[in-house]
Amino acid sequence: MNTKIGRFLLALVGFAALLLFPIGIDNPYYIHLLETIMIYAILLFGLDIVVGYTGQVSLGHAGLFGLGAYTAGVLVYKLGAPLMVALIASIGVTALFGALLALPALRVTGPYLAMVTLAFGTIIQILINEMSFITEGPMGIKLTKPPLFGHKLDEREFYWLVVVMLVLSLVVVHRILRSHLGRAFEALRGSPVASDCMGVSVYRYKVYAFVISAGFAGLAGSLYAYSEQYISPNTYNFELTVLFLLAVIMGGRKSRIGAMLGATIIVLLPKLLDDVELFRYVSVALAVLVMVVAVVGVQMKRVTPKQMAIPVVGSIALAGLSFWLQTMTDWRLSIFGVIMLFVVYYLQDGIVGFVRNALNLRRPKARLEVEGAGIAPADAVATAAMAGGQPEVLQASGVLMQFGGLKALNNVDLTVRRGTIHGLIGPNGSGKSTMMNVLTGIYVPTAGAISFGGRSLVGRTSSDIALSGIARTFQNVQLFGEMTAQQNVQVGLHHTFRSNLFDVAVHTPRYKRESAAAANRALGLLKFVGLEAFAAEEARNLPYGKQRLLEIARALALDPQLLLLDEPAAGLTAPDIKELIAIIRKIREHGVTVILIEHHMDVVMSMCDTVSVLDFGQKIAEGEPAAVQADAKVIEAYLGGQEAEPQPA
Ligand SMILES: Nc1ncnc2c1ncn2[C@@H]1O[C@H](COP(=O)(O)OP(=O)(O)OP(=O)(O)O)[C@@H](O)[C@H]1O
Repeated sequence: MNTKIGRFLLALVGFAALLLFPIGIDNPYYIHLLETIMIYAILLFGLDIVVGYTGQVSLGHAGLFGLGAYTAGVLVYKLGAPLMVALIASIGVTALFGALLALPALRVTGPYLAMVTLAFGTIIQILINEMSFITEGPMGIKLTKPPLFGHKLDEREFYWLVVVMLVLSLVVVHRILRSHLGRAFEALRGSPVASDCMGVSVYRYKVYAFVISAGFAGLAGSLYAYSEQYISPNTYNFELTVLFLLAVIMGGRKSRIGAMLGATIIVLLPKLLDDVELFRYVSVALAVLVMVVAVVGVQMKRVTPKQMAIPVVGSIALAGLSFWLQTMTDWRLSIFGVIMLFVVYYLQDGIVGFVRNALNLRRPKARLEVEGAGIAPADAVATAAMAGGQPEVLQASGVLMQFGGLKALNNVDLTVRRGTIHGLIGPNGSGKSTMMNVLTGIYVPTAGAISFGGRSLVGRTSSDIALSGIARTFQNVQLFGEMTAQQNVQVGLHHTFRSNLFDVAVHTPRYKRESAAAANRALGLLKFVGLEAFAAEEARNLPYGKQRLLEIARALALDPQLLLLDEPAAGLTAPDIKELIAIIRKIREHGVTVILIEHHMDVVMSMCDTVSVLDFGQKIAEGEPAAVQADAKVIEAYLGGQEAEPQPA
């Protein structure tokens, strides 16, 4: 609580300092510089959603920024639109184009996405240039500072308007990212497959992320148009888009302070690079600083001389270069490139991440979400209702899954009775995981029918299937590593939210209620699997056995009818396995049906009601554990493969 008040006071001081700046420093140049930094920061808040949270690349944001600037510019120039109309229209139009930009992100990732988004930005720039009947082409558009409520804003008043917009954007983006929407974005980065299987549609949330991000770019663009009082197409070029990306990475992704720091750097950096004298001073100072850090670091044995060699040589080379160069203009992009390389190599978490690591500070989000921490329910697992009413929860018949010539599943029938634990065993490569993937919509079967609760599963998306009541864990743990244990479970509780963007931005009573309930329920589910002590720990830092339990808690958050556990005991110690068995039994007591894939025969034999055995994609036996264990075909299958004969319970 104290840190919360502390941070609030710090924010208040920052806000007051920003407001007072133009009174203290009555120099229009510096006021304009700070105004530009704030406008860029608004854009970077949005870009960070896409880059930092969902983990996508966008080189199209300079284009979106230009689109926002031109929407405002054209509306004012051609129609004399008032300020608020121009701002809202810019946000709307840009958000629409954000959806367009999201389309390629649904199909490609990494360098391909970078190329497509770059093309998008370039096309927007070309269109602005060519459509001179609207945009006045290369001539650009001149604007004046806008009137607000009948009063024409002067330089200083417009600056204050930008301060207010910055603070509003900061609050809104912060709330979005702390909400179920932000968790959905972050989950996409952590594991798209797991997101989908938690009912968080990767498609939908990628589009949302781009749309919201673009909205901020639009707002920033329109403010920029008024701020500069002149817009022309060549501002929104490749250099600017690279600078935006550099700012997010250098400042530190997933951090609002990082965005503001990044904005400051990219506004000041070109100024620095315009003035060769200043650049010489700064590069010499940097070289000295790097050398001092290297010497101290090596003496304190925190780094090796080898690790520091490149930064030291690099910074000395930069200082040398600064004296050799007469003018910087031609070198700007190369220097940005070198900085980008440096950041990617040495500052992967950006400046904010570096400082946090150095000072051993935890990310604010790594703390426990306290809204609901008071009274974790002892038993947060929902009791599965008898949906459909049939005694069979799942019926699969004639399932064929073919990968090229390989039939990973060959004409498999599977009937799972409600409220039972159904074991699925077989040697390595026999098709068990493939069956899980078919049941959860990750693979569409080549042939066959699968019905769950009376509805067919074939052809439905993973998130749709998850929401209809099938939850799963993964053979190779698929947690959202950078999120805390509690947040991982909260992603599973995404389906409990009805709040929309407005609820999140304004913190309506509905959102507060849902958010507190989810935080509380997540703690309850963690308690159910014995992980409440790890609630605030990032998932990637948990021991392997705990990670498997966390996956179960997250899956239970979906309130499933059917829970698919893919080798939950793999890698667990004997006491952990005992705990796991108790947990699975408790899950069954809640009426949840379990399909259990497991190589530990003692686990399978001690708890399963029915066991099905797969071999080379075919079901070779089915029945009660003891009967299956004695089956000659099963023994043959296991002895024929690499595995040992199933051990008696
Ligand atoms: N996407 C895919 N493309 C091609 N082949 C695949 C694919 N997924 C699975 N297979 C193949 O299907 C077969 C069955 O694999 P699956 O992972 O389902 O086996 P499993 O019984 O779960 O084995 P394990 O116990 O090792 O996890 C294997 O031969 C595997 O190589």
